[in-house]
Amino acid sequence: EVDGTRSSDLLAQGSANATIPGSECPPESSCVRLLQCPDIDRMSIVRYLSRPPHLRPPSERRWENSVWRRCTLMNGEFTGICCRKHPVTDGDAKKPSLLSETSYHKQEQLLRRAEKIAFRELQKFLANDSAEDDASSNFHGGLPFPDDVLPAEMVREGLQDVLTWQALERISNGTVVEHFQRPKRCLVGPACEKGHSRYRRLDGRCNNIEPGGSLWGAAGYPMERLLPPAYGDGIWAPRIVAYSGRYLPSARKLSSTLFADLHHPHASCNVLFMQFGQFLAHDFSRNKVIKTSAKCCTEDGTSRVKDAFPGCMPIPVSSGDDFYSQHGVRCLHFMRSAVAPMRDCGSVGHGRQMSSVSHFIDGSAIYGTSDKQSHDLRAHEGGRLKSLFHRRFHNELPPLDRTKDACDPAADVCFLTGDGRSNQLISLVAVHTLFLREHNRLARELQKLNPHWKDGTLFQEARRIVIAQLQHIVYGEYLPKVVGPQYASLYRLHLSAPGTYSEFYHPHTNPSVSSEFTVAAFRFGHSTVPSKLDLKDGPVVTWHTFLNPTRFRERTFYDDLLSTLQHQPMQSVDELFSASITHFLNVKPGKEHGTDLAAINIQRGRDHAVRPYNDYRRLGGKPGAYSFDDFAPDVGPKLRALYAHPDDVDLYVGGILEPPVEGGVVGETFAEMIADQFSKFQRGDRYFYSNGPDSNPGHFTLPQLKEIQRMTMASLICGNAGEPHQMHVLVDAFALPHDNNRPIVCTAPEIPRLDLSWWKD
Ligand code: HEM
Ligand SMILES: [Ca+2]
Repeated sequence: EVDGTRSSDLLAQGSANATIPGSECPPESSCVRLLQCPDIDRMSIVRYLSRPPHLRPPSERRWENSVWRRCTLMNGEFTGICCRKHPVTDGDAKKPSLLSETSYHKQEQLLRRAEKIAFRELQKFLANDSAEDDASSNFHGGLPFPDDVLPAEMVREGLQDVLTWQALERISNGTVVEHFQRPKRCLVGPACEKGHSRYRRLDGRCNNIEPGGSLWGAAGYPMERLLPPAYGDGIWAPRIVAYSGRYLPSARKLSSTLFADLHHPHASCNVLFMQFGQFLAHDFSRNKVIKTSAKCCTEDGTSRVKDAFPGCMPIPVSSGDDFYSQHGVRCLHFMRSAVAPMRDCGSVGHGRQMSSVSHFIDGSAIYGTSDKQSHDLRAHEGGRLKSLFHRRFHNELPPLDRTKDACDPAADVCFLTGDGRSNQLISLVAVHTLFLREHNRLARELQKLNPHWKDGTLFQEARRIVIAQLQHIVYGEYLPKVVGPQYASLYRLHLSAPGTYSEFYHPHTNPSVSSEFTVAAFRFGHSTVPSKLDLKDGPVVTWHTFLNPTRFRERTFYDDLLSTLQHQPMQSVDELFSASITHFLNVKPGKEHGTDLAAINIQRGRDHAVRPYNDYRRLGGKPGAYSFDDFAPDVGPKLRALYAHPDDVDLYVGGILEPPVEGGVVGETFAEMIADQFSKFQRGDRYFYSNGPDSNPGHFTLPQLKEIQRMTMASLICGNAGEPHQMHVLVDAFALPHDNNRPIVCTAPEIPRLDLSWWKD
């Protein structure tokens, strides 16, 4: 192993000699972090940085100042790169065409042959496919949830495309794939009305109306990449081989060796912070898997199914496993994420996973992502959403979901919301209930003020205010606690001043989530899940509440739970994970074990061919680990025993093991990736609540905006409490109580309330 001097890396944080004096950015470019420059070959920089400084090729050293012109951010504390403000549009097929080497006719022939091979491969599996309804069942495969948005044909087409690509590579001995263009199947976005729609669409389309941008961030649109994927075959084979050529360690082996279940409460954040994070995660991302009902492991879990469905990638469990061995389990189910059909001309020939919910922070977990879903959720009266309403209890809850297997068979009730995952955890149902109540509360108030408004207007106006409050809470209260003040300023994740419009919108910013962000960085939350919820009448083991929200029928349960969530500390982000999620995730009826979410996260990273941890450290301008000694002293030796080389460490593993940044809960690599993504959610959203009339066709008036900017999580909780005279709230609702954050009664004047009179026509 080579010992590099870590501090002298290019783009290193805080390094005094990182900038050449007088080298600030040329006109038409601005200084940004490397992750935010779409126009540059980030991978070549990362590759260069992966060599210790004295081994970097001199021929490439000249790039350091010409191609990658460095600049400083935050008074020299961080280094950035000069990036063109208006990037040259990508995908303009500047790649060399195959036509120069092979005739067009030959190219067509090869393609047709490859398509046939792929089709046969696929048929083989479809023939074995049971007629079982795929849109059901949390329990057959154990995971994940039914999905209603992306049609099965699209998934099949995506699968067929990658299989074709793989066949093409085989029959042309790998010479073709990189340059192959298939223009006849370009994915064409819908024509969007130029800027006139006052309300955002449910599916997220037409948020961007620039040419080629109408599908950015839309449900079903492929995820972006911070770095190119590390597919085993460059196309879709998962990343399973280590730097040394040997297999990477099993994801379960990593989870069981590195992660333990110990109590490590966070010093300042409460469980509501954890719970809000999951709710938010479900708003912006949902990995569509290829098939929900297929089985990858035998029923008894002792082995993998032979000739299983092509997306099966079960996780091997060793016979000496410290938990699963006692149940004889040697195989944990895992189905790969679906990939988008390759109709996107700009896309290269490799799998791109898709999100089946809109990527924007737009309340899609409340309202659904399709017209059909939203239609089913709406009351079609007074702009309200359907609900269960107990007048005596003053207890409004989401409507019941009667779909078979939507919850645990033991559950007496199960709720229907805009997102199929809402019954996962009892406290997640609470956050859904909160937003449902807020929507209906607003719709009722607006109706009183404007009796002439019809159902549709009331619905859309209430929705617009709910989304605005959600975004305001995310950027004002939640995110700064996740990434800490330094990364929040580095990525300019600020709010606009009260009563003033922001002009965050930047039409060249693609708001879509990246694979790396959804499969690794934002799953930091899994480490924050507590083993028990300290309910008023005694603690309950977390996994006992999975897919079973029955207790919501109790009169004061909702109020009591919200109080618990605020007073109980969440767990810290570290190598500790509750057994509720590493042993008992989605226990099937009659079984004494579930599955391991930490292992799934690692496996999901390999399924998406996310690159190893070190590459993302370098992308974030931090030195990579050249040796296992560069990791913390307690984890270095363990990692050495598991991985052959520091460049093999999975992103999720490396990221979760980093100590938290100052004032935040995650380590620097995840902080950088999360800050980057939320900056894109903000800059790439034309409808961002504080954007003014210059960009936002659904902007608020200045007095309305000022009202929304006063709102807090505490306001929402109090505005929707069952018993506001008895309910107490913390003004800083995501923080534990302390001297300056004492519980106060909801009716107290300190709790801001939304003055809707500004919405009177
Ligand atoms: C008890 C609490 C939780 C449970 C049981 C849970 C469970 C799950 C499951 C089963 C998946 C799908 C895994 C896969 O197949 O790849 C998932 C995905 C995810 N979770 Fe959690 N989760 C919890 C809390 C959280 C929290 C607190 C956060 C963030 C703060 C979070 C963020 C995510 C993200 C970003 C994904 C990826 C979503 C996607 O794109 O599909 N989760 N979680
Ligand atoms: Ca969304």
